[in-house]
Amino acid sequence: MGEVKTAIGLMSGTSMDGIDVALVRTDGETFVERGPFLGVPYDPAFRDRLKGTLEDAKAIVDRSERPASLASVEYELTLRHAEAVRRFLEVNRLSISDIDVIGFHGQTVLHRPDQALTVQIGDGRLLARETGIAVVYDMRANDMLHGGQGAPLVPAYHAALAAGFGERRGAVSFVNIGGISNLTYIGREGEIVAYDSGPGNTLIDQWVETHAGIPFDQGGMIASEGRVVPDLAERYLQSPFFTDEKRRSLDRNDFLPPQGADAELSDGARTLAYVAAAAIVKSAGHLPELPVSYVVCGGGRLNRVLMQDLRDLAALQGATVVSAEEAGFDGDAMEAEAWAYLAVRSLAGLPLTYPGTTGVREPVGGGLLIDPLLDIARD
Ligand SMILES: Nc1ncnc2c1ncn2[C@@H]1O[C@H](COP(=O)(O)OP(=O)(O)OP(=O)(O)O)[C@@H](O)[C@H]1O
Ligand SMILES: CC(=O)N[C@H]1[C@@H]2OC[C@@H](O2)[C@@H](O)[C@@H]1O[C@H](C)C(=O)O
Repeated sequence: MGEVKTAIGLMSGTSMDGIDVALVRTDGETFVERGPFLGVPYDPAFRDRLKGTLEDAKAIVDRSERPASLASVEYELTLRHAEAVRRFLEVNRLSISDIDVIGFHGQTVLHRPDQALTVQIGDGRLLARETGIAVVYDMRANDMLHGGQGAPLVPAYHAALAAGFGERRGAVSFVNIGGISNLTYIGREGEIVAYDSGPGNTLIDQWVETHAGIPFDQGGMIASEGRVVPDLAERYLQSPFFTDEKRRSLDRNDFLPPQGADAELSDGARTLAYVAAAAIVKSAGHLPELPVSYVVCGGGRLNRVLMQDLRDLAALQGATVVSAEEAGFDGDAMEAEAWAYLAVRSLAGLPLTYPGTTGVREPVGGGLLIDPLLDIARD
């Protein structure tokens, strides 16, 4: 076993709903001890500012550019992450000396894998100074430099969790249904295949926000009153994304929400929940073999309509669907835990991504390390 470190992972995902904070003790390999989790939601005003950065980010050509609102939002986002860490430490009666490293994702504001361009705002140096803890950040860039899609990165962590499953009857898949969904296949011999599997909650969120003024369809309540509009569903599911030879990673804006005329409120929510479920099963057709079970994490597992659709579609392939909690995990904490795990791998010089996960040419490491002591000494 390698050296066990205590790491905090920080994730602000595509849904832009808040900061997830999780603690993991790990050697970056098979030893994983999951610790506490804290979700710190954004207030609506900051969420709107964050969403505004997506428009401004479209002008970026070089990933170091911070046009228009980006510099000020990056600064505020980083301070909010520092505050989230302080609150997490306080609630869990921990001190900074208990933590070896923070894995900092930041906020993706632009992702164009075809141009090898991915931009996460979040200032690692400022976070290290504010918290007094070493920070590993910018973990996607090196993958892209080596021909990878820059996402998903969580699969290495899924594989570490699956190593604890023991004897299995077949392949298992982890599915993260966040703003976008992604899929990790772990074969019986531990082989990993992973990719983004399609739109997740973002389309649903955008739909109910525009037509009902609410940020998400809690529990799938709105969807439960509607019916699937087949033409609308097919419009999404016929996308070349699902049939192209190559698995591509997605930008939040790759799939756009329906127009108001496309459906009534509840039919739209129902259809988009179905699309999220069907996208996963359709994308699973590119796996080496169909999994016998899907373990679902991310906020989408709380949408009952989406989950029932996924269960029904998976059953047609003889597969079962369980929530992360049913498998013994925390479906809200998974991505933040993964960023903690990846930070420890980064410190140990271990690969973060593999040809089977991002299409990278060979297994590569990644991440930039800021040690607050060295950084302050240099100033
Ligand atoms: N109780 C709930 N009922 C239905 N949907 C929910 C519920 N809670 C959260 N969600 C959905 O989950 C989304 C957040 O999911 P999550 O935090 O997994 O996404 P993310 O991490 O931001 O995205 P990604 O994984 O793409 O980076 C919300 O935007 C909402 O659509
Ligand atoms: C560029 C980017 O931020 N991609 C996210 C997004 O959200 C879900 C899906 O698309 C996934 O591939 C990725 O995040 C997860 C945490 C990952 O890299 O594994």
